Amino acid sequence: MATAHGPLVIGVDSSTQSTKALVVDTATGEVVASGQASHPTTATHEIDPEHWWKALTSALEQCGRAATEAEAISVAGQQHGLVTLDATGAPVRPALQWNDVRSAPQVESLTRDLGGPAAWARRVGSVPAPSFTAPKWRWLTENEPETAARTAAIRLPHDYLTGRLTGEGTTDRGDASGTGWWAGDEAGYDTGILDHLGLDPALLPRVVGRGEGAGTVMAAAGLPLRTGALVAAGTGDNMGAALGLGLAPGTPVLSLGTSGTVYAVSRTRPADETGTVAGFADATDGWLPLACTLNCTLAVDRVAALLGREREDVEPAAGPVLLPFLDGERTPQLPYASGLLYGLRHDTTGGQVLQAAYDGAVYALLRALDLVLADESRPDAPILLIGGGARGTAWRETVRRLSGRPVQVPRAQELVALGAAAQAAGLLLGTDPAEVARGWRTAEGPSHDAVPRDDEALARLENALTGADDLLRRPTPGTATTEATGTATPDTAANAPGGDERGGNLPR
Ligand SMILES: Nc1ncnc2c1ncn2[C@@H]1O[C@H](COP(=O)(O)OP(=O)(O)O)[C@@H](O)[C@H]1O
Ligand SMILES: O=C(CO)[C@@H](O)[C@H](O)COP(=O)(O)O
Repeated sequence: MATAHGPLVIGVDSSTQSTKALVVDTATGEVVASGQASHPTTATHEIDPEHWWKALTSALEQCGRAATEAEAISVAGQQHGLVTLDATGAPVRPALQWNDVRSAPQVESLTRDLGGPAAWARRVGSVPAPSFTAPKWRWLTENEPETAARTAAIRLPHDYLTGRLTGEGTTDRGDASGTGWWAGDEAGYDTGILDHLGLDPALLPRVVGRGEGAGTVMAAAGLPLRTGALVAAGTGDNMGAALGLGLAPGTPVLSLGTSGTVYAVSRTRPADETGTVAGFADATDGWLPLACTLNCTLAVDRVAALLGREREDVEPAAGPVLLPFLDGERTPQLPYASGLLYGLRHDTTGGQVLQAAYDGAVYALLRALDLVLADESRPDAPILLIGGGARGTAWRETVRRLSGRPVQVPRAQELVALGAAAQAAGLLLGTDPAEVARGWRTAEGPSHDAVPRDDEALARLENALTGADDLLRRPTPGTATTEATGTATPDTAANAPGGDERGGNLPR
């Protein structure tokens, strides 16, 4: 272990594919030890939360003595999802993850119940998507009422892990803003929405306030950590990365992981009634307008595997279009969609098809970029490219070509875990965690100049997306999505901007 200049803290990122733990020197931001352990990924997008705990244990063990010397820890995790616990704190069923779209019919009914997309955007900052916790809870009450009845506590993934460290039920404003039942700082949970869902607020965790901690590590946690070490609030992974980058308004981030996300920090609360941009809170006292796709690195890796090609084995694609919606899609909101390949010719090569998959994944994100930045846009600001995909040349070059903007790839690779570490350091030292991260200079890294935007490719993609609209809105017979959601015909009116505004009479 390198010699530390300040107290040590731990930042954790419990994401979809793995858990990463970093032990960080608060004085310099240097990572003195790290560990990583995988989670199983399944077609159903359910997971036993015990896998997260085992992966956390393994990642901390890999950090060795440094983990036991750390004075504070914070856990960031994949957003949304639904973790249901019984009265003893044990899961009553596997957790439903953010990329599970089975609650698409419940999104339609809930959207209608509150008065349509605009009413949701005004009330909780976001139009719900199947990723959100509120429609997932409604799915559970409608489809597994006995499981719902046995539920004594509801948690988000990071709350679950934090709770096992501290023995307390806590969450933070950033992750709470992805539930669909958090009204904003002053109001806390929206009791009208909770009533409508038949959900007792006592089942929900306390939202930790700014500068406050979640508790301390209890001996019973049984991890290689110091008993009594401070535990910070934690947050959702995207809020964690924003914090880890010390992000300022006007600079867009594109994160390439299992999900693709595009976001910026903002001083004003977003309320996008088209549902493209979620009005999340950040991990401090600002906002994090964000658009998220369900199909990013895993989907493109899947296409590469089908083609029998390496990730980087791409060729310029002038013809084919691939919309890689393997898991249904959230941006654009097409939960019943599956992947679509269009424009094949005799001379189309495998490398072109793979490049088309990259193009399709990046295009879906870039379509949302202007909406995310709104009036805080700075067209010359580089896109900060993060997440596992940022290590790949094909990803980086696709983003440059389709955005026409400069791209900067931070040298620091685990920005979610670094953000969590900054949160832990902020709690330990009594300082602003965003300032801590800026002092660590985490956003620095090589810059790549803007190249002319490939408008032809964008037009081909837009043409395929609009032309196939009807097909993409229908469940694909025989796919896992159809089996999970049933064959209900989606009610597109409820999801259209300014759609059904009737019936919005929920109590506040
Ligand atoms: N060198 C690389 N080049 C391109 N992609 C990579 C590389 N290394 C990892 N990845 C991609 O990173 C993804 C994992 O990214 P990560 O941000 O850790 O995901 P998550 O946060 O969803 O668990 C993998 O699906 C893989 O495709
Ligand atoms: O649902 C969202 C954002 O709203 C996703 O970004 C999840 O938070 C999962 O992130 P990764 O595990 O892919 O990083």
